[in-house]
Amino acid sequence: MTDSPTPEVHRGLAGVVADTTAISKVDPDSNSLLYRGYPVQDLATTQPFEAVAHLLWHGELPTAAELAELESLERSLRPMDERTRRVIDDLPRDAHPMDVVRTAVSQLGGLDATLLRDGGVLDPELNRGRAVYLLAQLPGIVAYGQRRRHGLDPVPPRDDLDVARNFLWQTFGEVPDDVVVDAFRTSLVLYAEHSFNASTFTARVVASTLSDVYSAVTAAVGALKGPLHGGANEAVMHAFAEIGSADRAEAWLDDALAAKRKVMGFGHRVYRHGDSRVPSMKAALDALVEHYDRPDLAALYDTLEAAFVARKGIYPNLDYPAGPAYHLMGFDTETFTPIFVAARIVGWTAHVAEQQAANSLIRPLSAYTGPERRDVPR
Ligand SMILES: CC(=O)SCCNC(=O)CCNC(=O)[C@H](O)C(C)(C)COP(=O)(O)OP(=O)(O)OC[C@H]1O[C@@H](n2cnc3c(N)ncnc32)[C@H](O)[C@@H]1OP(=O)(O)O
Ligand SMILES: O=C([O-])CC(=O)C(=O)O
Repeated sequence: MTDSPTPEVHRGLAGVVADTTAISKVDPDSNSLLYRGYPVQDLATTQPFEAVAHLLWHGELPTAAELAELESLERSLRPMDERTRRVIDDLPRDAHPMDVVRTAVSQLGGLDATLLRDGGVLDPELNRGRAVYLLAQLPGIVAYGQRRRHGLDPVPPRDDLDVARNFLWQTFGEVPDDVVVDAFRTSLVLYAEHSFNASTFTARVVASTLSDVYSAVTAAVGALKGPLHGGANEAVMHAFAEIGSADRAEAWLDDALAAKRKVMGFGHRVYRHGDSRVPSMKAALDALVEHYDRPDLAALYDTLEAAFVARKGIYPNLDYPAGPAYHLMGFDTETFTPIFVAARIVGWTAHVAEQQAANSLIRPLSAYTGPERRDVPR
């Protein structure tokens, strides 16, 4: 049996509208991204990450009391369970940090006994709590994922710091200058949500089977890892390391294009004239370049961008400025995509809740191209 023949095949689901969403609007024509109606650029420069999380989860920016309540709950949920640490420690020290994060999220699901309650998987109240729990847990997991690669113990969380500051504290054991914190917070807000991208869609597919939120997020982490999606921020920095300096960028690009290699950090399935988030992230990167006095990095960035746009007419996406920004902050290149996870957890959990609230099993058709019916040889 084949699926019914379909009149038209949409490879990669390109151009297909799979469902409605009220969480964010990506508009390639006006080159804009709205979170629940608010331009992301404005949120990135004015709002704490926690407020953006509340907005994406609940539809409105929090009142002062709601923000205080979320902050207090989130901070109380930060400490890592010893059993989670043991699962992480069982992985090889050089395991990719994305594998560490994926394994840890799966472990959190196994430890959540409320999933076993009658109706516990789909209970909206429990799922709201799980979203806050994942938001609270991920920075410590990502931070430890980097530290253990260097043979360092985890740094316990601090409950006097917001998410962005505590994330940096748990990674480096110190809170950097405000210019660094601001750039990092900006990146978290920009990475938090982007409609039906591959990882979010993955999470929705899993949720649509009435599976639990940890399973949806574990699968989403797997989808984000690939270099055509979140893994591109890591790949950008590998390319920068390969190129070395601005004067070598054009020759490197010629070789890459001649070999038909994709240049990571450029291009987008939806945006055709540049990613709406890039100007905000580039401004954050510029501030870091000045702070760390690294005009050489800025020159390499600008030269490669100008050369690629001139040759291909394809613009950078958010991963292009985010990669070098995280590098300047001191993150290992392999930690870049896990940071994306710790931000996108907000979008993923918002979409899982939206899917659960009006569920329809996600199961597209395929056009069969194998052999027609034939008899098994006897
Ligand atoms: C936060 C994010 O996840 S943003 C995305 C991060 N991913 C990357 O940066 C990876 C590099 N970029 C890409 O691979 C692509 O631009 C994608 C996958 C993001 C989107 O691509 P799609 O819409 O599927 O377009 P597709 O990959 O078919 O590209 C169309 C054409 O542009 C070319 N192209 C697109 N992006 C690039 C690139 N980064 N480098 C070189 N060529 C590119 C393709 O080779 C193709 O050319 P062709 O028609 O001559 O074969
Ligand atoms: O929307 C996409 O396809 C990829 C992307 O930019 C994101 O997930 O932030």
